[in-house]
Amino acid sequence: MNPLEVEDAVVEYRVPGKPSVRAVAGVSLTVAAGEVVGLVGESGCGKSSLGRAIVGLNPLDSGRVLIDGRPISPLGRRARPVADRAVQMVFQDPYSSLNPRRRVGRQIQDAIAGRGGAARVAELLESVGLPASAAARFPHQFSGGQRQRIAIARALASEPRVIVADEPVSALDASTRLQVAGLLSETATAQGVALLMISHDLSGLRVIADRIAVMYFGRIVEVGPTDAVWSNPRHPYTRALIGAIPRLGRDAQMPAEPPRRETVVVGDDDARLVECGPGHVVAAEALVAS
Ligand SMILES: Nc1ncnc2c1ncn2[C@@H]1O[C@H](COP(=O)(O)OP(=O)(O)OP(=O)(O)O)[C@@H](O)[C@H]1O
Repeated sequence: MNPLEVEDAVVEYRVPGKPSVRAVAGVSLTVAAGEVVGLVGESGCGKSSLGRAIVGLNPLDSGRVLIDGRPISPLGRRARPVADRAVQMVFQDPYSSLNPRRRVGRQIQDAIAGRGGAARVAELLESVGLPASAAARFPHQFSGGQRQRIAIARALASEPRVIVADEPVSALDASTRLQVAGLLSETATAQGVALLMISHDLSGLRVIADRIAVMYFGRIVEVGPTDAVWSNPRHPYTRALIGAIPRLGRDAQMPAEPPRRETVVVGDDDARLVECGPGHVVAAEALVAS
């Protein structure tokens, strides 16, 4: 049994007076203990909706999310006290997810599974590269990267089985990004936590993920070991994503390739037109809609 098993998950948003949006259109995915799976895809493809459904923040319209074999209830309420500790989310903006008026140590203490005093808080802070003295300070007294380390320490405090990290480093400056992403993935691996890392940045995920799942219009169109997906992408959309990553060095001085258009099959009854060129991928109109 894997700590995280998602079976045919569907998430829809209903806005009065508008057609409903099927943000997650039947996704199945597993993450093993100590495994890092990168979920990649362009803005609006449904990554956050899936991540929020996994932690119980979005109700599922159908399908199941199992944390250590226990289903998260679609309404999220009755299963929450159990699920809350076993699955944690790290958000893009640590400033908004931390309480600005509460000392860092207290916030970590609140999240600790079972009994844990100052020594456990210090251990957690040290595990994310911060001194024990950080416990006495407030979130605004830290840099963005340090705040994200605090958010990671707080997520680890409940000894979760699963962590969903939604763009956890994209708000950080480039020099800190890799450090914090590396810290998160190394800690998860060392502690046997299943980590689902959501990002639009495939090249960043390449460095830390064991497997990559590519999401497109609410579906996972390709999943496989990172090296295989990177070096031998099977799905045209994955190829478009990789092709859009700007290359450094000699290639950077070469004239830009003109954008090209490709048809990408999303499901049995759906295909889209994608425009891709160096540095961008744009999904265009539905060609065949059900
Ligand atoms: N609360 C909501 N109400 C209505 N529609 C929503 C809501 N949240 C998301 N959506 C829509 O669902 C789709 C998927 O959004 P989602 O935020 O999950 O994508 P994403 O891949 O995480 O994008 P990003 O990388 O920009 O965060 C989009 O079409 C979005 O507009």
